[in-house]
Order: sequence, then structure tokens, then C-alpha cells
Amino acid sequence: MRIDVVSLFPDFVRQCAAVGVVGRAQQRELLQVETWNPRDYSSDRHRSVDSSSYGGGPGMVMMIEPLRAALAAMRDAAPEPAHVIYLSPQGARLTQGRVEALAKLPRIALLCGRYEGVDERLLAHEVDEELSIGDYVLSGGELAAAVIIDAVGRLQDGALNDAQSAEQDSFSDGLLDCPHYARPVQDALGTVPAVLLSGDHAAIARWRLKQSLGRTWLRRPDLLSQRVLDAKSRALLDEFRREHAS
Ligand SMILES: COc1ccccc1CNc1ccc(C(N)=O)cn1
Repeated sequence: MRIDVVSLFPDFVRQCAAVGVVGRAQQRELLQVETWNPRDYSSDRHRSVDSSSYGGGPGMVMMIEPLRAALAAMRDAAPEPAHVIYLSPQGARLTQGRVEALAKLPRIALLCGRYEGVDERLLAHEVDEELSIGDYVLSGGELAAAVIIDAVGRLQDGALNDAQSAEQDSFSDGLLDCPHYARPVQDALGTVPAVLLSGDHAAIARWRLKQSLGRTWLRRPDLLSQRVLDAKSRALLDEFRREHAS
């Protein structure tokens, strides 16, 4: 998968994508991240990329021309059409389901706004999808782009080795993840639940599903309401709720 990022701070984005699982995915050529700086495509000697907002008001707006030229250069750099995503507080909320769909695309481009955002005319003509990573405002779209690069990059085939497999992630089955424990078994902070030391894989899987269901019920009932529970899961959740009530 190729990800092109249009940003005034390309080094920041590249550094985010250079570490850990995503950095390794790039080294393994499972993922390619390229950056395009609109300032390199500004046409005036001041290398302007923003101007004041028509109609007045505080702050500046990113201008059409440098972004359009950067996007054109991005498109010319590889034959594959790119699905262009604009990161903004006005976008659709990002979910794991959308991440999984994006991870299957051959190429996406991430447009990072700064200042008060981008000229609406550029967005109307160049952007395929507007996404938000949450209901809060950042000083730029780069952190949101880094989130997408990480969430999508780690899902590329071969990016995670078996020990890290994505299947057991939170949200991968619509539930929150269960608790996890590392050595030592005994610690001043407490012990490890006995079932996890039992070697009984069926009992361990049952305990983990029960914990995931219980946690989701306690912390994110909204996720639970979106999920149809089979009889086994409903029984496990009832068991958890009875134990939680007592
Ligand atoms: C004032 O900033 C903007 C105003 C308009 C557009 C983009 C920006 C850049 N900032 C962003 C970007 C994304 C998110 C998010 N929630 O995904 C939050 N902030």
C-alpha cells in the first residue's frame, strides 16, 4: 500500500511512520509513505501557502494553488489513482471498520490542513472523503494523518507477526480488549488470575471473552448495543453482570 501525505510538516509525518511496526512495514516494503509539501509548490517569492479568510474573522486559510499543485505532483508520481482523504474536525468519525476498509486500498492520499483549514473550493474538487479522529481540534491534520498511517499500516499483511496478530485487537470484534498480564505472577500490586496459568485454553478463551464483554458493558455500552450477541456471549455477560453486582 502507498500513502501520500500532503503536509507543511513532512518530516514530522515521516518520523511518526518510521518507528515500530509501521517503520518495519516500510522496511519490508509492505507500505510506502511519501510526503508532499505545498510550500514547495507555492508560486510567489514569499512561498505563500495561506491567506486571510474572505469575510473576515481570525486566522488564515490554506490557499488552493499550492495544494492543487502538490496534489498534481503526487498523482504524477505513481500511476495508481489515490483515494484523497482530508483530516478535519468536520469529517466522519474514524472507526476500526473504516480503517480495515482503507487498509485494503492500493493507495490513499492524506491532506493535512493547518491554520483554520483549507479553501472550500479545493476540498470540493480534490477530496474524496473527509475524516475526523475525534471531536477535538488540533493545530494541524498531521497527527490525525499519523493515526491513519499507523492504524492502516499495522493491518498490512505481514506487518504484525503472530504474537501481535490484529485479530485479538480491541474493536476487531466490536468489543473492548480483555485485561493482559506479564510476568511476574506474584507482585506487590497483586497476582495473575489463576485461569491464565491453568493451561486450559478453552477456559482461558472463555475468561477472555467474558472479560471483553463485561468491560464493554461497563465502559462502552454504546458499542455493545451495536453488536448482536450469540447465546454463549449473552450467558457470559450475564455471569459477569451477576458477579459485578454482588
Ligand atoms: C483548526 O484545525 C483545522 C481546521 C480545519 C481543518 C483541519 C484542521 C487541522 N486540525 C485538525 C485536523 C483534524 C482533526 C480531527 N479531529 O481529526 C482535528 N484538528
